[in-house]
Amino acid sequence: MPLDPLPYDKHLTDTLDALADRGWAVDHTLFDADLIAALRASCEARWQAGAFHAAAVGRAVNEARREDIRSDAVLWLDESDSDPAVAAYFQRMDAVRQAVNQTLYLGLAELETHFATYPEGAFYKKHLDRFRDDDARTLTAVLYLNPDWPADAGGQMRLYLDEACTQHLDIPPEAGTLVLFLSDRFWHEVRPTHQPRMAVTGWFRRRIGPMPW
Ligand SMILES: O=C(O)CCC(=O)C(=O)O
Ligand SMILES: [Fe+2]
Repeated sequence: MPLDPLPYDKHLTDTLDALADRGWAVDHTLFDADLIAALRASCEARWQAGAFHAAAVGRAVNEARREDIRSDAVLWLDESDSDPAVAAYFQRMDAVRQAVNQTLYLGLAELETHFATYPEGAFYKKHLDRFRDDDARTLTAVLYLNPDWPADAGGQMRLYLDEACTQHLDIPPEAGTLVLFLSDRFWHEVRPTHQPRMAVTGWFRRRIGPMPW
């Protein structure tokens, strides 16, 4: 698949402005339909091959399977993936990382990412993405792979817009929608889905550790 250069147009500028102003943004233009379809095919093939495992909450010694909290299945990805669609995903996201660093100075260094599949009935209860014992996750980036998501299919991301969670936005997991938000600030959840739902979920991590001087 040819890799188009990142469409660094007015819309990305709007996305960066929104992130700077309010800490979250929803973008519909960074990932074109062909790339989304290829990512979905890759995700589906690996699901059929049984490559996913039940998702956990927490990390390291605090990692646990909690089906009362989340019931999705995940498959971690890395940049050396042989699928050109996955390689293109990492390339696009790296362009986002650089653009965000240039405008917001977040010092994003790397991306950790997985495919996520929510079977019918699955959900992920309200949470923050930053771990108690690891504050490197800085910007969450969720890209949806579901064409023609019906309005009554559930599965929306509910993004709480204030710390007290008095206001929220429900975002349908429609193919090509990319949701970006600051990982330590925005509570969110996945509403129970009434049909299988697929996403590529990524977290940009900042460099942690002593300063080099
Ligand atoms: O798939 C989504 O909409 C969000 C997933 C999520 O919140 C997570 O994996 O931490
Ligand atoms: Fe999350």
